Amino acid sequence: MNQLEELLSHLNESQRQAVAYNEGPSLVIAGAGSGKTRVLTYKIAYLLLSGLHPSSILALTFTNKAAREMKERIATLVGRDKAKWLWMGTFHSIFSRMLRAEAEKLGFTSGFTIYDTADSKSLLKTIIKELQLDDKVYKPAVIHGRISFAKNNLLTADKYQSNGDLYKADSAARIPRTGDIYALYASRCRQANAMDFDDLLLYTNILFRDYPDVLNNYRQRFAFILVDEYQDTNFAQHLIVKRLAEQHQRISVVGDDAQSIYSFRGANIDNILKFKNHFPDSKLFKLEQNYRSTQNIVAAANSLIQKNKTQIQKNVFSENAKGQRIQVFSAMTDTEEGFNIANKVSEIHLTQHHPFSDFAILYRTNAQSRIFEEALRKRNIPYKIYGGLSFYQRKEIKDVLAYFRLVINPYDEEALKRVINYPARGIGDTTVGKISDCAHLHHVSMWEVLSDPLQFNLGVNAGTAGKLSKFRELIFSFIEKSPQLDAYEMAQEVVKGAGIMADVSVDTSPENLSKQENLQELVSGMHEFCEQRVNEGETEIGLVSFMSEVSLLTDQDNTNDEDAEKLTMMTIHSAKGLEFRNVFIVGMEEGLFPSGYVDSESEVEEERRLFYVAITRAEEQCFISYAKSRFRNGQLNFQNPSRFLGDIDQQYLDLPIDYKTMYGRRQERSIDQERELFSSPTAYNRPQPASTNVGSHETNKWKKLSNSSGGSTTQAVQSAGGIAVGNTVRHEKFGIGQVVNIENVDGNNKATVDFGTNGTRALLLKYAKLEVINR
Ligand SMILES: Nc1ncnc2c1ncn2[C@@H]1O[C@H](COP(=O)(O)OP(=O)(O)OP(=O)(O)O)[C@@H](O)[C@H]1O
Ligand SMILES: [Mg+2]
Repeated sequence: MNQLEELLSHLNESQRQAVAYNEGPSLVIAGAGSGKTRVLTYKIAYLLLSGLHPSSILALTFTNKAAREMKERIATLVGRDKAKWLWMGTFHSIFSRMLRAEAEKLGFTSGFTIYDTADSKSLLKTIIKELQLDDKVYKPAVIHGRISFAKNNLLTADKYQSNGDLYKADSAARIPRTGDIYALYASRCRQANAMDFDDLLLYTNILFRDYPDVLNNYRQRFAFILVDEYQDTNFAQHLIVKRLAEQHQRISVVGDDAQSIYSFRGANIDNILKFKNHFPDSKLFKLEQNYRSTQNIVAAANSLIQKNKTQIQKNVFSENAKGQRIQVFSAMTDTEEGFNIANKVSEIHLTQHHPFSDFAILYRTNAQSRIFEEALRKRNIPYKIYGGLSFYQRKEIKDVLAYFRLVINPYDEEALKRVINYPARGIGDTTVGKISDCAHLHHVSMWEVLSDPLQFNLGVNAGTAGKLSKFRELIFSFIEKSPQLDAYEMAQEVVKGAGIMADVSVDTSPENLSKQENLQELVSGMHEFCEQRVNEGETEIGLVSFMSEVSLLTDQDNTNDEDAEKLTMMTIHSAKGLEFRNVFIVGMEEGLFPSGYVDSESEVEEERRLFYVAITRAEEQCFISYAKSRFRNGQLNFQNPSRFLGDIDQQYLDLPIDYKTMYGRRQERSIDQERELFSSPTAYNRPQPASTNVGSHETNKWKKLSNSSGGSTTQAVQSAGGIAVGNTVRHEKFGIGQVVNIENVDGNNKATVDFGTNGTRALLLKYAKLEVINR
């Protein structure tokens, strides 16, 4: 067997065909766990073994982590030397590299800063204030979203302002000045020599559009282009790929329409559905066998995704073990949910001897992690969290990074504002305001004003002028040293020279101790960075190369620790493409999952796809859990289990008793029966007293009773049968609610109870069997 045959022998027949077809464009559309990423990985190995040079292969992944893993895998297949030279990474990392090389063409310098979301929002806040707009109407996060959407659709500020439809949409949303904010934001970024995340894609497109020679250069360089998770590319990304590949047509993309979960960020599922329109000669491959999960998990996920109207029909099957049903946990409160999960993890760890690294807890929103952290800590289960507040987002780290940014690019306004008075050196807000106003008046950066305060007639007293000049000299001294020092040496220089270490060492409060540790961690991390790069044969180990990596870390890449023996916690969005032996999907409740913000059918379908992604991460065992009450934004909320639970064929689930009695049977009843039952308090209350006649006669009687026009007498009362207005009560079917009214109707006490998302119900106390849980 030659090398290529040996390689292909690790694949099934459809995968083999997809890997070996490299004569033209190809598209793999297939369900979760069917080996799409494996096909890409093997295709790269195949191309390398066929003689293609690694530096002529461009492979785009969704996260840096995915790129690292793929590179590792390829290294084991064809050798580390070859894998090393591949162009492999996220769109943002690959194209920022390219933009640095070509920055001057676009009016930037190669040391441009990449603004993260916090920088962008801070700048927007300043602009909104400057324009004297109300930041409760012009919310920085909303405006940021609008600008981001525009950029991902390649609408520059000029185009945005002249687009009538956008203006109308903004006016309808009562934010008609969005275009003006966008224009000012774009010019400020330019002045600061900074690009935000979306700019990296926008400017790459502008570069390719305006500089055909540059485009041609890269077209020749990348002889083969591969993209994973193509269903989540946006228009800007799609166009970059199309421009690079349209001449030689050597492109291979893989994706799954059922896993498209980023439309809120402008991802367009049409990119995959209409791939053939852009590459008419493309060949379509389908993979059907799932290698990841048990039969039960695959069948459950299939039955769920069937409920979406818009989807490409796929036949996905598994030949793995049948596996257990998906166990569903019900908890009274979110705290109890945490305990349930921690207990189950412990149980499996002890009885089945799975290491903790085989477990993942997946949730809809980052805020849900806290409850699980507490429960896991109590059980001594080690864990790591992806996303959330990462190491690089901590205050003390961001302060040091702001100095680094200034050293590389002193025009960086957000960095300058952050550290001009940190550590405190007596430069107050008024002075900073003066510098900023002056800079904007003269259309220059704050650094230029700072460099020549006399020319710009800043109007500060001699004392302040002296402090400003000291700060300028400090930054200058770093800039001067920078070319001679590596990133590690520079870090030591800055942390000491700027007085940051001294500032966090003034006392030994736990807070300051933790800051010191973090700073040391950063410095030693930079030491490691330099060593690793040298070992890899890289000569670029300065601050610039360190910062170009750090500024591209995305939420999905951030983990507080890489230790292998830990349970993983992450949002479902971050879990895309990954797999775990045991998966817990938590917070399966209406208002949380699907999120309370969705209302259109297409948004519900996106949330359902997200649930599909979650289930299909599991290899052996999958668990789903919901809580009936939960603290959110400081408020106790009551909610129903998610409607999506009802979308899974029940033969694949192990449902808790309360779900079956309260919600499960509902699926089997018609609307009319349901209505009838709602009118009859007795029908739900079992066991029924022998004397109660649950017939139509009884039901009609109740209808009559509840209808006050029927000549009955109604009298308001504050309490009855041990229950009072304001009490929190539990009902067998409707869950937990609050008593809002009690009245006596023809001698029968009737309570009106607000069951949150389960609605407000009027219940006869003698039948309803309400249990008081809080007076
Ligand atoms: N032919 C095969 N033989 C053995 N294992 C396979 C084969 N194909 C895929 N696998 C394994 O199945 C798992 C799922 O494969 P992979 O991650 O490539 O699927 P995917 O289609 O990319 O999934 P997702 O849609 O979740 O991204 C991996 O562990 C992979 O190694
Ligand atoms: Mg994959």
